[in-house]
Amino acid sequence: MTMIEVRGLTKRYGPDTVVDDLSFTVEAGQVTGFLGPNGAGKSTTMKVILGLAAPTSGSATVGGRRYRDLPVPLAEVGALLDAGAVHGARKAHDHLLALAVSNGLPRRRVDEVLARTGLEGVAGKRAGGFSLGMRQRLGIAAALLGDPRVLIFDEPVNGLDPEGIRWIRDFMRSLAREGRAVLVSSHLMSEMAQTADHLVVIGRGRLIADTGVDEFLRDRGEGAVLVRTAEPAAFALRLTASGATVRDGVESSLLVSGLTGEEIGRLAAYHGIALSELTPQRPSLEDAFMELTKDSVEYQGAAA
Ligand SMILES: Nc1ncnc2c1ncn2[C@@H]1O[C@H](COP(=O)(O)OP(=O)(O)OP(=O)(O)O)[C@@H](O)[C@H]1O
Repeated sequence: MTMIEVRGLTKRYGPDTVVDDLSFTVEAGQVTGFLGPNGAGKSTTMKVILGLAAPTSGSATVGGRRYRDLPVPLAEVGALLDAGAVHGARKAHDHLLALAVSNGLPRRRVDEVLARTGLEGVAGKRAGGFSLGMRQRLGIAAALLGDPRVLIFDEPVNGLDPEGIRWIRDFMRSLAREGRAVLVSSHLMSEMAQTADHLVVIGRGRLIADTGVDEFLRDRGEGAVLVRTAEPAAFALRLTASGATVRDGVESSLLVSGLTGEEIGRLAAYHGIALSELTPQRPSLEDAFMELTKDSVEYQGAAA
């Protein structure tokens, strides 16, 4: 089910077109990674979805309605944009209670979201003394107050330690498993490979790719297979004769393209050649992303 729909969205600041005729959807039950180099327009797009910036043209809707038309916004969409935005002198519990009361949400939600984010033990402590990881949790607790079906996180793992990153990753996955739509921006492609089901990639405010994570890697994979054998030269001849392209890899391994791992294995068995390794090479998401966005990055470099 489509929960967020961005259609023909353009946002200009003075002469700068920051978001340029952008269209994509965010579906329920999935984590959608929103990727792009710095300045690509991710935060601006999220702000428009959340009614914090007005579109120059086009639209962004949550559950079919513009943010400002939602009767109880926090019950539809929760967001974590900037974890530093919590008033430092306020206690975690009081911060959440103030939000709940001012938004007409039941008070019991405060304890529920504190428990869900593992903050019960520090509910009475002032947020000013929280570590970045705890502030992120508090921000996520606030986003969950209205039990929304849609969640938006802007660079939630920025600056976190590995444990904090893992916690956020698992948390986003659990939110998606509950059927919620999760949109998360990041410039950490490797992180998205482990977290997202779907990717929306933008550069210079324009859509570059809108695809499943697996599909994204498969389409951009070279399909090369790393092969190790005690007889590399002899096997290379057999491979070439079977139509494969063979390059030298590290430590006298072979990088073979044009045949699948299974075909290579069968060919080796047929010729009685023992293999000590047969590993399909997948490009990292990082590599695929750099390749995909290099034009928009170069453009920005030239403009600067
Ligand atoms: N209020 C504003 N007024 C003028 N320009 C703005 C405003 N907000 C953002 N911009 C510009 O719009 C461009 C896109 O910014 P945005 O923050 O949306 O990108 P981003 O993809 O989130 O990048 P980052 O990962 O660096 O946060 C940038 O060049 C930024 O300077």
